[in-house]
Amino acid sequence: MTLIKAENVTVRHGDLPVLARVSLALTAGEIVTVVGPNGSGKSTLLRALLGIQPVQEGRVWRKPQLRVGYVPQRLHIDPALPMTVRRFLSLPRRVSAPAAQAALARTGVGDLAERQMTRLSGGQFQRVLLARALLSQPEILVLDEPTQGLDQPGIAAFYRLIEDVRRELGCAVLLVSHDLHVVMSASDRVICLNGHICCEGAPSVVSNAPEYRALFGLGTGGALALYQHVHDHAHDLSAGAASAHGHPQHAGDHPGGCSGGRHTHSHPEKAD
Ligand SMILES: Nc1ncnc2c1ncn2[C@@H]1O[C@H](COP(=O)(O)OP(=O)(O)OP(=O)(O)O)[C@@H](O)[C@H]1O
Repeated sequence: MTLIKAENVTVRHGDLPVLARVSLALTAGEIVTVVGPNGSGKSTLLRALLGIQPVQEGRVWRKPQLRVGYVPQRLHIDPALPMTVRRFLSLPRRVSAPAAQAALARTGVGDLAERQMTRLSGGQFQRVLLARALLSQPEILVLDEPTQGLDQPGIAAFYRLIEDVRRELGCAVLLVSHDLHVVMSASDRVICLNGHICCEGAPSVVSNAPEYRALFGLGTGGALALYQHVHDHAHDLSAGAASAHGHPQHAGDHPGGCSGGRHTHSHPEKAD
C-alpha cells in the first residue's frame, strides 16, 4: 500500500532551486533512507512530503488520515524553561501517563520520565523524540538525522531500535542520515539526493552506482562492503558483467551536480 507519493516535485526557496522534479513513492512497512551532501535538499524533501513545505511544481499525495510520527532535524528546548520528559511528551497533545510510559519504555528510556529535558544526553534525547513520535501510532515514522551527535555504538543501537519498532508496529520509516555504512545495513531502499534523485534502489545497488560514488567516494564503498556484500558468486570481469547486479533507476536529465562520469563497475570485496 502506498502511503506517500511525490510526482515531479520542484521546490524553490525564493530564487534558490532546492528540489527539481523529484518523484518517489513510500510503501507501508519499508525503511527508506535519504542520503546526500549538506544542502542537497533532504530536509526540504521530507517537509514537502509531509505537507509543511509548499511545492512550486508537481504534487504530493498522502494516504487520507495518514498517521505520521515526525522527528525534525532541530528541536530547540529553551534551557531556561524547566520541562520534564513526561511533560514534553504531552506537548502539543496531552497523552495519558500509561501511554507516555509505554512509549518511553519502548525506546529504552523508561526510567527518564521525570528527568529534565535539558539534562538528557544526546542519545537519550533522540530516544525521547522517537518516543514522542510513536505516541500517534504512526503508519510512517519520518526522522530527520535522528542520530546526529551520537557516537558509533549509539548510532548502531539507535538503528537497531528503529528496526525493532518497525517490526513491532509494522510502520514505514523514512529517514535522512549521514551514517552511510549503517544506513546501508538497515535500509530496504536508499535514495541518493542532490537537488534531484541521483539514484535509488536497494542499498547494494546504490552503493555501486557511479552517481553515489561520485558524491561519496570509494572510501565509503569499502566500508559498505562490510555490511552488504554477500560474496556468493564468481566474478566475470568481462565487459557487460555489471548488469548481473542490476542498476538503479537513473534520473539523468536533471540540472546541477551528480554527474556520475564514466561508469566502471567497481566491486567491493567482503572482508572475510
Ligand atoms: N527556509 C529556508 N529559506 C531559505 N533557504 C532555505 C530554507 N531552508 C533550506 N534552505 C536552503 O535550501 C537548501 C537545502 O536545504 P536542506 O535543509 O533541505 O538541505 P539538507 O540536505 O537537509 O542539508 P543538511 O544535510 O545540511 O541538513 C540549502 O541551500 C538551504 O540553505
